[in-house]
Amino acid sequence: MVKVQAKVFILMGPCGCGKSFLGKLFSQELKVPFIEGDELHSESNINKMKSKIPLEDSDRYPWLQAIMDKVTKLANEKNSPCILISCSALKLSYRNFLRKNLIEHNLIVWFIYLKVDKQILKERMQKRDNHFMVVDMLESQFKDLEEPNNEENTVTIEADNNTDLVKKVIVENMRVPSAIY
Ligand SMILES: Nc1ncnc2c1ncn2[C@@H]1O[C@H](COP(=O)(O)OP(=O)(O)OP(=O)(O)O)[C@@H](O)[C@H]1O
Ligand SMILES: O=C(O)[C@H](O)[C@@H](O)[C@H](O)[C@H](O)CO
Repeated sequence: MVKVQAKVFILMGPCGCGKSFLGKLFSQELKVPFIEGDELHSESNINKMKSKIPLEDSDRYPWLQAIMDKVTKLANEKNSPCILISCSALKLSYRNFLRKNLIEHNLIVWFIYLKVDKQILKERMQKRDNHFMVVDMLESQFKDLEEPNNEENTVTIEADNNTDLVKKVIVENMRVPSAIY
């Protein structure tokens, strides 16, 4: 159980949508901790993705648990009112797993779905050097993606040209009980 009721903002969506880029940027700008979800994948998950084999539920649940463990540890250590996380959270069941567990730990969770057109993602990924996730994996990400629809504390943002709104959602909800978009 976390002592201070922190807000956890999960930047979600398929590969290339900007989870890491925006997470790092806002972590610096807002001076709040950021957890890079990709750093918590097991070596076997990374090797699978490198080999162009999409992850399955059995690969992702231990990873979601690792993210959970990290965020609860950080919330206790840092006493921060806000923590940012990058995590694809492609399926509703993954988001519900995170929701249930984070709430049980006295944390308030927000999902921000960074919705980006597939063609733009393709172009971004083609430009990206030295990343384990290659463009061929994009289709499988979309196959697994269940876009949020009417989920609690969840916002969808057309993120390719609307990054200010992503920041606004975080800033406005960092300390207040709730806001409506
Ligand atoms: N809003 C944006 N406008 C323009 N370029 C962006 C934007 N967001 C991210 N990018 C660029 O797109 C690329 C992919 O972004 P990023 O690595 O953050 O995606 P990601 O969702 O974390 O993907 P992955 O999970 O595959 O690591 C990066 O090169 C980044 O600089
Ligand atoms: O759920 C998944 O399939 C993974 O988390 C991926 O989304 C990658 O980690 C990420 O996008 C790397 O590029």
